[in-house]
Parts: sequence; C-alpha cells; structure tokens
Amino acid sequence: MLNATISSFSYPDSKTVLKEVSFKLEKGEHLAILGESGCGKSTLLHLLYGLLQLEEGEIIWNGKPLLGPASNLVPGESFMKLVAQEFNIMPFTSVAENVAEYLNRVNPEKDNQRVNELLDALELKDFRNTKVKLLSGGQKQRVALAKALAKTPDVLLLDEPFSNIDTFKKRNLRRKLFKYLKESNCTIITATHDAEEALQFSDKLLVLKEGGVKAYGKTKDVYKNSNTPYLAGFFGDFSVLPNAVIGISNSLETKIVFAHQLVISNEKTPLKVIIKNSYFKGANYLIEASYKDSIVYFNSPSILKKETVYLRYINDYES
Ligand SMILES: Nc1ncnc2c1ncn2[C@@H]1O[C@H](COP(=O)(O)OP(=O)(O)OP(=O)(O)O)[C@@H](O)[C@H]1O
Repeated sequence: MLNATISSFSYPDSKTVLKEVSFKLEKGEHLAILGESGCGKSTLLHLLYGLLQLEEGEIIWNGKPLLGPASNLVPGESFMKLVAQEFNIMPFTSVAENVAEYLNRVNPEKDNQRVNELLDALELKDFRNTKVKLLSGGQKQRVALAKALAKTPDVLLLDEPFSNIDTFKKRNLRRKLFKYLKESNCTIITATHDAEEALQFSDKLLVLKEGGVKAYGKTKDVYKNSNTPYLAGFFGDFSVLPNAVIGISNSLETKIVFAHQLVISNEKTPLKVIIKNSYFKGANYLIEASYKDSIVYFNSPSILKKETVYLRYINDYES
C-alpha cells in the first residue's frame, strides 16, 4: 500500500508548490492526478519517485518510509518506474535495445519475446531497428512507455503519458496499456490534464489547484460531486442554475448542471431559454442558450433555430 502525506513542499528559494496533499492507494489501484498546467503534478510524481527531498511529510510503501535522494545513492526507488515528460531513452540506440535495457539478460530468447510483446502492444514493431533519435515525439513517448513496462514495476508513475501521441493512436493505445497494467496488478499514478482519460481509467482521482487538493476520492464520486466551476470545467460544458428552476428543491442555492443533464421539454418548465448558438460536436450539437442573465448549455441531436424552448433537468446519476 502507498500512503503519501505531503504537508508542504517548495523548491529552494521559491514559493510553496504543494500544500496538504495526501492520498492512499492499495496495490493495483490507479490514481489520476488532474490539474491545470503548473499546479504541481510533476512535482508530486518526482517527490513520490524520490527525485526530490520531502522535508515536511512522509511517503510510505508497504509500511516502509521512503527516504528520498538524501538517503539513496541513486535517486529513484527500485520498485517504481517514472515515465517523465523528458523521456528516459537512449537516442543513439535502436528501439529494441532501448526496450531491452532493464531486462536481466539471463535468457536472451525470453527477453526477445518480451521485447516483441511490448513492441506489438505499443505499435512499434515497424521501428524495431530504428535509432530512437530518428523517431517523432509520439513514437519516442511510446518507446519510453515500452521501456518502463519491460519489467513491470510495482508502482508506475506516468507524467502526461500520451501528451505527444495523436488522438487516432491514443484511444486504442491507452485502452490496451491500462488493461495490461490492471492485469499485471501494477499500482499506477498518472498526472494528466485530460479529464476524459482520468474518468475512463482511474479508480481514484485527486484534483489539484495551485498545489492544494480541490477534490479527492473514488473517480465516479469526484465526478458526481463536482460542485464548483473549477472542478466541473474539467469534465465538460456546464451551467450554474438555481435549484428551484431545475425542480430539485425550493432553495435559493444553485447547482452545477452538465450539458447532457438538460433536455428539451414538451411541457412548460421554469427553465425557459432562448437559443443563441449551435456547435456541431459530431455525435450531437452543443446548444448555447440564455436564461435571464446567464448562459445555459445543453445537448441536442439536431441544430436548433434561434427560438424559445423549455428545458428539463435529468439527474442521470441516480438511475
Ligand atoms: N526545478 C524547479 N525550481 C523551481 N520551481 C519549479 C521547478 N520545477 C517546477 N517549478 C514550479 O513549480 C510549480 C509546479 O510545477 P510542476 O511542473 O510540478 O506543474 P505541473 O502541474 O506538472 O505542470 P504541467 O502540467 O505544465 O507539466 C510551477 O509553478 C513551476 O514553475
């Protein structure tokens, strides 16, 4: 089990980067750390891996405190692998040699089989003998991933693992990769600003803002309870509407409502809106409408004219 408590962390001569960040992970669980650029995601991974010294707080793996670079001759814990944004790959050797670097080389046939498996999984078979310096950014990122997986670690830290990989390849690749890691019972921590990735693959979600925790818990619970514009902004287009207008209570309190939670009603409702714009999104249209002084977003299967319609709130989480 990984148990991290970071009371405070600052780089020398700089302001506090992380403050009161803590989480617990069981073996085989996947935590996604979600947050905007500069909120401290990479710093958190570097602290966990042991590249940075944690003075205020503790990181415990299976009951044993991790002591950080001040106590380790070679920075980095041996049971963990970090796939960082600046890839840990050797540019002047081939893809296959890079992937094989951490294998123990006792049984060449077995090693070769493992390399082939990984090249296949990361769609790198065609580049087996290509020198890494000749590859694109996305291909290099896939080599770094294959290399980290060659001997599957107990804990894998992934810093924006798909940031350089095009959408076309990314969807298939990350499904394959996370399935493989789950089957290997590997504990995973990914830093990402891609909420879709966090929602699809993680068990737990930690949302950071300026180094502090904005939300932490089971991924589905964090999503369902996104009760601030900052949190909801990661997950999609939303409106902030009075409870009374969406019919959930008579209070003056407001609620965050995602676009897919509003539908056109054939009957009159308190939510009478005027359509302003329709944005094509492929599977449907995102409709921008005005309600009194505020903007309301909802989905529609077809483009809508600039007319007045009534909307109804559907709470899809309770079904
Ligand atoms: N070596 C360093 N020395 C001083 N400040 C640093 C150092 N590395 C990062 N920082 C600062 O720490 C803060 C957090 O940076 P970090 O790289 O952890 O954020 P991030 O969430 O991973 O960002 P991104 O998504 O852009 O990679 C930023 O304000 C950054 O400028």
